[in-house]
Formats: sequence, C-alpha cells, structure tokens
Amino acid sequence: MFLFGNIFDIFITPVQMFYYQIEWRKSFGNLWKLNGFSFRAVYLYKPEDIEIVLSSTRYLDKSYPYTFLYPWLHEGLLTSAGEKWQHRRKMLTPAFHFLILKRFFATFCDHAQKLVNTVQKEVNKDESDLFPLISKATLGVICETAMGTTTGDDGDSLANKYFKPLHTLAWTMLYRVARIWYYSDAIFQFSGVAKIQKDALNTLEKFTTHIIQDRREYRKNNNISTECIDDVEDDVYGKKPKLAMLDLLLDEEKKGNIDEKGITEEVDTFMFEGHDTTATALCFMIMRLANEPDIQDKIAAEMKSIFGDSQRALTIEDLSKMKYLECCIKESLRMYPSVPFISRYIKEDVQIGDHTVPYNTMVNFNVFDIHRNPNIFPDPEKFIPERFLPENCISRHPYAYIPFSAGPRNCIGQKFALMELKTMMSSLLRRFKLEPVTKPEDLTFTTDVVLRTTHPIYVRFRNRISAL
Ligand code: HEM
Repeated sequence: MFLFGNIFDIFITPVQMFYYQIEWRKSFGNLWKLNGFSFRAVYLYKPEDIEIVLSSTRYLDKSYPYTFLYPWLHEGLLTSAGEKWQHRRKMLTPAFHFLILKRFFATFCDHAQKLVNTVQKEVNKDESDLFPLISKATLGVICETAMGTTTGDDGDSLANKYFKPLHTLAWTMLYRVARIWYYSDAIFQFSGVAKIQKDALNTLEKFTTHIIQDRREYRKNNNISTECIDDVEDDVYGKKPKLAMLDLLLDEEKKGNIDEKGITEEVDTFMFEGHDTTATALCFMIMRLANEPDIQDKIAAEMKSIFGDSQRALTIEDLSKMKYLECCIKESLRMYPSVPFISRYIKEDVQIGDHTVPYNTMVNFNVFDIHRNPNIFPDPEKFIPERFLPENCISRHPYAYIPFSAGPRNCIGQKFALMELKTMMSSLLRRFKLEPVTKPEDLTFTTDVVLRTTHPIYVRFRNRISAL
C-alpha cells in the first residue's frame, strides 16, 4: 500500500525513527512510500521485490542520506557511484582474494588471543561493557590486515585518536539527517555542530595520514609489492612479509590509477566498515549467547569435538569444522544485522509487482525488519541457529536474508568478516562462559549507520577452564 504526504512524520527522534519504520510497515504493508516536496522513498520488504532492485546492475547508486558521509569518506567504495565505483570495486576485489584471506588468518588469531587476554582481566567483574573491549580488537584486526600497520597503542590515546572523533562524527551526521534545514551546506557550515564535525574530521585525518605514511615507509624498507600475491598460498601462518589492501592501492598509485586523495578515502572507508560492523556483530552475539545457555553449551560441545581437552592453537582447518558456530553467527546477524538499513537511488522507473516505482526515488531496505518477517523466520524474536542448517535454507528465498546486502554491490568484506567472527567467537567461547547482564528485551535500538542501542551492552565473563 502507498502512503502519501507523510514527510512531516520523519521529524522525530532517532529512536522513534527506528521503531516507526517498523510500525509504518505493519500499518501500510509490504511496499509503502514516504513522500513530500521533491522527496520520495519507497520501502521494500518482500524478498522477490528486494531482488528486483539489489540484483540489478541498473540500480547501483546509493541514495541521498549517504551524502552525509561525504565530509568524511568522500567518494570511497561505500559512497561512490557510476564508473568511479566500478573502477574501485575492480581494483579492490583482489585484496579479498581467498589466498589473501588465508594469509590474514594469523593476524585474526593474534588479535583473538589479545582479546582473550584482555577479557581474562574482566572475569572477576560483575559486568563488562562490551563495545569498548571488542571494538579495540576489531580495529586492531583491520589496521593490521588491510593497512599493514598497528593501531599505534592500546591505551586511552587510541580512544582519543579514533573512537571518540568517530562517535562525534556519527552524532553530527545524524543530527544533520534529522534537521532538514541543515541539509544545505550553506546553512550547516555556520552551525556550532559544523565546528564540532570539523574538529572530529581533523583528528581522524591525522590518524589516516599516519597509517598511510607508516605503510609507505615500511614498503620502502622491505621491498613490498603485490606482485608476490601468488606466493602467499603456502604462507598461512605468516612467515613472509605481510601484504595489505593498502599495498594494492599504493601499487595502483604507481601505475597512475589512483591518487593520494583516493587512497585516503578508501583507507577511511575500510577502517570504518571493516571494524565497526564486525564489532557490532560480535557485541550482539556475545550478549545474545550469554542469554542462551543451552546454545552456548552446544557450541562448547562442538569445540570439544574439534579440540578435545587440548588448549592448542586454532588452525584454519578448524574453522571449517565449526558448523554450529557458523549457524549461530548467521542467526545473530539475522536478529542484529550490523548494517540495519540500506538504500539505493533509482534513476529510472522500476516495476515492482503491480507498482511502477518512478525514477528519482530512494528505495529503502530495512534489513532489521526484513529479517524479522514471521512468514520466513517463524518466531522471529527467538534465537534459533538451526534455521541456518543447509537443509533449512534450501527453500528460503536468497534475498530473504541480506546482512551483507546482496547482488553486485554487496559487502566486499563478507568472507573476511565471517572468518574474523568465527576466529574471535571460538577463541572467546573456548575460554569463557558468558553470563547475562543486559537482556535482549532491555535493548532500545536507535537509528545510526550501524546497529546501535541507546545504552551500553553488558555481560559477565567467567572462566570455562582455569586460566593458563
Ligand atoms: C559483520 C560484518 C559486516 C557486515 C554485516 C557488513 C555489511 C555490509 C552491508 C550491508 C553493505 C552494503 C551497504 C550499503 O549498500 O549501503 C556493506 C558494504 C561494504 N562493506 Fe561490509 N559488512 C561487514 C564487514 C565488512 C568488512 C570486514 C569490510 C572490510 C574489510 C567491509 C567493507 C565493506 C565495503 C567497502 C562496503 C561497500 C561495498 C561497495 O559499495 O562496493 N565490510 N557491508
């Protein structure tokens, strides 16, 4: 059903915005519209309708809200359009080649071990705030794998150099999204919030510049080049010099295919997309498993079947045996998709069932709501990993479950993310029992680029085995 003239309803808080979209879908049906002035947005909910847009190479451009990311990510892979996007996607795809991912495994394990050591210090506490613990680990992973460098320190200054300005920036962008009079750069630039945004951007720029300079230096001293990409096959455990996505970009710079500005926008894009999404996924999964003791026990049994009572290090072969853990990760991404909302800008009419969606429309996908469709996922609020056993997926429409989006503009880091999540979760669950503090029903979600709650998420960590 279509809804007309309701644009004024969007002047609401980010929390209301999150829940109203779900209420509006319940009231207006599987295909509904928000419009006003020259603005028009259509929401799709049915997998068959979603497929029409996401699977097509004709509807690849992102829509207006993504422009609020421009001051920071400029036209990196996430936000760019047309030929620029195509060129960059082609350039960056080899960095996620299966062989390169295998090569990253050693780094995933190092950071998983560091996280275990950090969590070990939390076991006597009544509660631990998950996000600061986890996001430091995932930022470490992306810095080392994609950028070939370390975050530089483990202490407060990392928070000041990256996390605080990042959160300030996200806040300024949402502040702007909710105030239509600030959509104009000419007006926004005179606001106090623009000044706060500028300061945050300056701090983040220093962090990025340091990462690129650091890698340039390292390459000069170690004769690194992506020419040796074939050599990595037998080097899963990391004895050869480490190749990073940034090396690929720096090589392309030499060929004249990308400049310093282009490299900076991709470094910012991958630093953000590569750590905040995985941190979010891990935090919600840890919280949920803490509230699902029976499922935790099943994962523990799977770990025992793989490792016995041994505390030996994880191998890449072990990961492929973790079938039940993989179902848990998928179920967690169903209930808590790190990217809860995606949107495309339609430049030409598109036929969706009986409706013609006209050109110049934003087509929105509320992934959080799509994943709670009771016709596809019965009892959607229940955490049931078995939904993702191969036999239970066969008859499910491929566009019913889209945590990594789908089609030609899906998440480039999907395989990277799944490998990282498995490595981190299996390392934590071999060592710790999770006990509930925050309950699923305590969560209040709020609108943001990634899935966020209004309050921190806490769990209690207890030793599963005595500390080594
Ligand atoms: C659980 C983890 C992750 C989830 C749920 C996730 C989800 C997504 C989704 C839904 C999109 C589409 C966004 C849109 O259309 O607006 C996307 C795009 C993207 N993701 Fe991920 N992502 C994850 C991890 C990663 C990682 C680890 C990286 C990098 C190493 C990454 C890099 C990107 C990039 C660069 C894009 C833009 C791709 C393009 O437009 O061509 N993501 N991701």
